[in-house]
Amino acid sequence: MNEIDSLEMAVIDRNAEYWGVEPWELMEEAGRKVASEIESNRSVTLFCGKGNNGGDGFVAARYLFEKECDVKVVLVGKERSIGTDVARDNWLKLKNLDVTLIEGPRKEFYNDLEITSDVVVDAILGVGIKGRLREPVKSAVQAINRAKKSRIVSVDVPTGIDPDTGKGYGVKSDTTITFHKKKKGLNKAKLVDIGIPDKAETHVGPGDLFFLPKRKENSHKGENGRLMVIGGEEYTGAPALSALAALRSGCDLPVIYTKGNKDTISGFSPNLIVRDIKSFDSDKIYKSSSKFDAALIGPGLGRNSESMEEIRRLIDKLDIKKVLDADALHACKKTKTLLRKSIITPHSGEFESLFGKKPSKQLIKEFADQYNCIILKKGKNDIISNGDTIKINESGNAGMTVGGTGDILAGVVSSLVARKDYDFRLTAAASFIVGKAGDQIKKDLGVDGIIATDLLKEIPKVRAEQV
Ligand SMILES: NC(=O)C1=CN([C@@H]2O[C@H](COP(=O)(O)OP(=O)(O)OC[C@H]3O[C@@H](n4cnc5c(N)ncnc54)[C@H](O)[C@@H]3O)[C@@H](O)[C@H]2O)[C@H](O)CC1
Ligand SMILES: [K+]
Repeated sequence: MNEIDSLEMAVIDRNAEYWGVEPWELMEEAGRKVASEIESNRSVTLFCGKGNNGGDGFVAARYLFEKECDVKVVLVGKERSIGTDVARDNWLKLKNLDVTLIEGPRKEFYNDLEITSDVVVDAILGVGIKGRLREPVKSAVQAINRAKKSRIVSVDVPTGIDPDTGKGYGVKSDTTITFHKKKKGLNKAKLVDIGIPDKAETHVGPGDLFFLPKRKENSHKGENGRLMVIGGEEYTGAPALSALAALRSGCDLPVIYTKGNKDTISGFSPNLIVRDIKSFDSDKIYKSSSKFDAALIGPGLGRNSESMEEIRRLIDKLDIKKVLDADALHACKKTKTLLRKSIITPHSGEFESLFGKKPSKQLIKEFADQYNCIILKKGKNDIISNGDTIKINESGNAGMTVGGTGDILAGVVSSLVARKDYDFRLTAAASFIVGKAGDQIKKDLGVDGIIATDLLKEIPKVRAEQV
């Protein structure tokens, strides 16, 4: 079972909510599972923090009260500092029960605290810990570690242990009840299911947008990704759509390189920078590439045999991160080693033509592994794989089969590569963004009559709305 870190947990939580499982349901199950680890009629002191780890503790206290335990809850802070609604709701439920509730905001309270209960529950900090322990949490942890006669049960992560490193001064638990997936640094842990739906991990959701790059506040032009868009020999609109989509996805310097159509393409929009080249395998492209972070090769390329040769040499020699789309994939048909370390975005027909087999989840994963690339196979549901993991994207709708949406998707994928990295989760996030943009348009226009350019303005809104 691979361990996961706090960001991954936050992604799963957000996606669980998106797929219909509310945070309060997860917390209720988390607390119930903790309580079920403790026998009835015992005396239990629960130390609860201000976040959702504390919320789990409040729920556990309620279930322990119902098991006729002698329950005392110590809030390591003040009631008004409880940081989330779902935790506060569970604190308020306790106030209606015959449970001793103590607020302990000051470290002095813990310095001479004698804990005599049979069991101590450590629900102070979980995966939300940031940095070294601050007071009064630190003194509370020391008080718990002095309770030698008590059985110490930690919730999710022993308070003080950083789940991303497994290190830190923390509670010396007898056991840790950890949720959904193991975290680093847990010895004597029991892994319990708290009802997170599989889709929270198998499908792309708004949580995956947590991986997106943040725009640097005081950044200069070009610091938020510089992208070469190479194509446009046959279809002039395609590279324009890709470059505009990259701009709408936060890349601030996409430059189109095309053969013979510079004026036509730059005429589409004042936002476009277009350079003319004599060959796709030209020194001009290689020299310029040192000023770019990534290249999208393929939009509107066509299949001119001389250009196909040039494109093969370009893919082989260009040493920046690459996204290959449309007829750039056709160029790689006979030499699939050219796909190595690239992101490719075929639709089903292009996949079959490239690999000689109809796409399936398993085959997408196998070919991504075999050719060491990331495959985003477009379809009713996009399927994304890096050869190790598969993610499915359900966002999007039938109105998006119109021409040009593939160029838009390639532009968003490429902008994230240019801005951040060649990354499986970012590729999946791009698929989710474009699909959600299409779903937003569908609300306004219905499925008939969506055109690719409609998507552009919706792209930045998806991130703003979903995260
Ligand atoms: N999907 C799940 O597994 C669920 C897990 N749940 C529980 O929620 C916590 C994570 O909750 P979160 O609110 O994000 O963070 P924490 O409660 O762990 O901590 C935040 C809290 O702690 C304070 N804090 C942070 N760092 C420090 C520090 N170094 N010193 C002192 N105080 C610190 C911060 O100010 C906040 O107040 C997870 O572990 C599970 O237990 C949910 O119940 C449901 C889903
Ligand atoms: K804890």
